[in-house]
Amino acid sequence: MEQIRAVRLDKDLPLPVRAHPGDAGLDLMTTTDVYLAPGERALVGTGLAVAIPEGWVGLVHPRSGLAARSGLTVVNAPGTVDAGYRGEIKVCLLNTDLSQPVVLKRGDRIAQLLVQRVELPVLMEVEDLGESSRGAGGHGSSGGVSAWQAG
Ligand SMILES: O=c1ccn([C@H]2C[C@H](O)[C@@H](COP(=O)(O)OP(=O)(O)OP(=O)(O)O)O2)c(=O)[nH]1
Ligand SMILES: [Mg+2]
Repeated sequence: MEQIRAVRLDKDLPLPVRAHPGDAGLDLMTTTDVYLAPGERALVGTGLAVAIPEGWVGLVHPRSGLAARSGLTVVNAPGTVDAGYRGEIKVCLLNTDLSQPVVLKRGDRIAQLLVQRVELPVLMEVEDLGESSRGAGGHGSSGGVSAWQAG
């Protein structure tokens, strides 16, 4: 897909773009100044609405630089923007740092929107799922990491 219809709800902010050609994410901006105390979260507007077609999905991912530098993340990462959603894309930000606040200015790039194809299968109920080599093993069944053993 080459293009998605987009509306700037905040005409003083530019349309989100990719920082480099070929980047996966379009950088989303905050329309407001944001102050997040240690451990605090907030739902932040981006001033952007898009028309994602059926068979596609928008995914709101954190930005790694902000995550590494200040502990900023997206609570529900990746957030799901459904095909058919026409409202403002909002980002539920969380300051995971327990000692420093996160301070953002209007227009700062806070998260990134990936647009991907998605399959839309329906569930077909059965009584038996059949064999697989993993079976029901999960949650560390294949072996732990050293940090677990140290604890
Ligand atoms: O990070 C996000 C996640 C979702 N949304 C919008 C678009 C999405 O289509 C809608 C609903 O999201 P979701 O299905 O994750 O939330 P819900 O709690 O299940 O709400 P709903 O009952 O409206 O589906 O909210 C955002 O703007 N940002
Ligand atoms: Mg939902």
